[in-house]
Amino acid sequence: MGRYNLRMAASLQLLNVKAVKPFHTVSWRRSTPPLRCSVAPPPSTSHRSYTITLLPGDGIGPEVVSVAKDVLTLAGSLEGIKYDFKEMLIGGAALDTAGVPLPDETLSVAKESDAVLLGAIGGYKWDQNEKRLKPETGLLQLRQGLTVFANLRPATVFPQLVDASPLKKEIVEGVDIMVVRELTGGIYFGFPRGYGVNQHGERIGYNTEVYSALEVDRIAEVAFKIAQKRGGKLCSVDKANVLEASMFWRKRVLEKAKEYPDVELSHMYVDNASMQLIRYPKQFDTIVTNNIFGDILSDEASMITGSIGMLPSASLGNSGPGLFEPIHGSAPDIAGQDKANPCATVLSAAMLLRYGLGEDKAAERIDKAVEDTLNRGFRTADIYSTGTNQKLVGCKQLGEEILKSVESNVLAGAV
Ligand SMILES: NC(=O)c1ccc[n+]([C@@H]2O[C@H](COP(=O)([O-])OP(=O)(O)OC[C@H]3O[C@@H](n4cnc5c(N)ncnc54)[C@H](O)[C@@H]3O)[C@@H](O)[C@H]2O)c1
Ligand SMILES: CC(C)[C@H](C(=O)O)[C@@H](O)C(=O)O
Ligand SMILES: [Mg+2]
Repeated sequence: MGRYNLRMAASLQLLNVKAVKPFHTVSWRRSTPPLRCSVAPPPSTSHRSYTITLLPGDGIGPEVVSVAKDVLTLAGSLEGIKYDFKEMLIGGAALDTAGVPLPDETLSVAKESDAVLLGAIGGYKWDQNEKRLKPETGLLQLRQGLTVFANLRPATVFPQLVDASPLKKEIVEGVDIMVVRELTGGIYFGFPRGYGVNQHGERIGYNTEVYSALEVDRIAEVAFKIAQKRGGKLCSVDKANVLEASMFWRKRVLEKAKEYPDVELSHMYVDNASMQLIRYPKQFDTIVTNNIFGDILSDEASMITGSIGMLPSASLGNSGPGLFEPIHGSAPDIAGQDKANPCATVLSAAMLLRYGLGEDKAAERIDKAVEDTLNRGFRTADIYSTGTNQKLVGCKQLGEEILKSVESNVLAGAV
């Protein structure tokens, strides 16, 4: 049995433990143990070393990754962790240098590493490129190349940020939703796709939403296991009133549900779900959905938490390294201006430690430091409220404050 198998066995054992969390009272950071996919062994020695592939990408990507790297380094060093960072090209940066959005070398280095931390890709400069040469294509190739089919996007409201949301305090307070997005299938990858001419001689563009039984079964399994460890409620979001691919999805989810009688399963059409997320988000615990609905609903859910700059993600597969990235994009409108909120990437680094490396203590140091920084009133513009005692800072300074919190939490013995 390889190192990875040992790791999986351990985590599956954990997942079989019945829910320990009272509904909506414990944050995802402490309560959600999804599958672990790192090839690294569980931490056992006092000095551990990991290879991390850093993919800063485009726009604000390099700004937020730089902050996250420093935080990862400090929190890790306090737990006896060393890193070998390998910075590689992806997206527009790779197109400009290597002529492709995902150079072979980037993928092979990523595959060989223990975990991958990505900033963001894309930008106006490459928007008119043909599909093959779009930055976004590089990201899709990376996700597919790493077979990270389960994308965990936690929308957790920090109590300090209830006023940052455009929604009313009573609606957002205590929201703790885990969106489990299928990441390597569906309309993003389905065939046939392309351009052509229809029977009326009109030019058309088309894509295909397609899911195999294996693809639905494995994402449903991850979602049921996560729901089991959270509030015990799983809502599968689809469009089964119209789409065959969704009807099939629902059938397979219902089949999988038989293995998880302790999880309360519900189904919701995506149009209703997008409305319910705003009307009464606290009704949701764990959501499982396809690639495109998950993309859209997670951006929507981010605004419950105050800003898209707050939402991290972990993309995991059954083997190999996990991919950790904020859910936001390269934000070309604020790139290069030191305005980006680095929290989503910093919290993605915490997910990397927890779910990619099994380094829970170092992960907790980061989570606590972000909370502490918010407690001390520091805010980037996207989460800043005027007429308060909050201190408006840029990306770099927020990063420095997070670093201070990592350090002071140690001095205070808070971890
Ligand atoms: N995973 C990724 O790399 C990813 C995700 C989404 C979009 N994109 C790409 O990013 C580019 C821009 O796309 P978009 O504008 O639709 O989405 P976006 O997420 O980049 O930006 C949407 C809005 O949110 C703001 N924003 C995003 N992240 C922020 C942060 N950390 N702090 C403060 N504000 C933030 C932006 O300023 C912008 O106003 C496109 O090329 C798109 O394809 C990449
Ligand atoms: C850039 C794009 C390919 C990507 C997606 O659609 O998955 C982005 O929107 C995301 O949410 O990570
Ligand atoms: Mg998106």
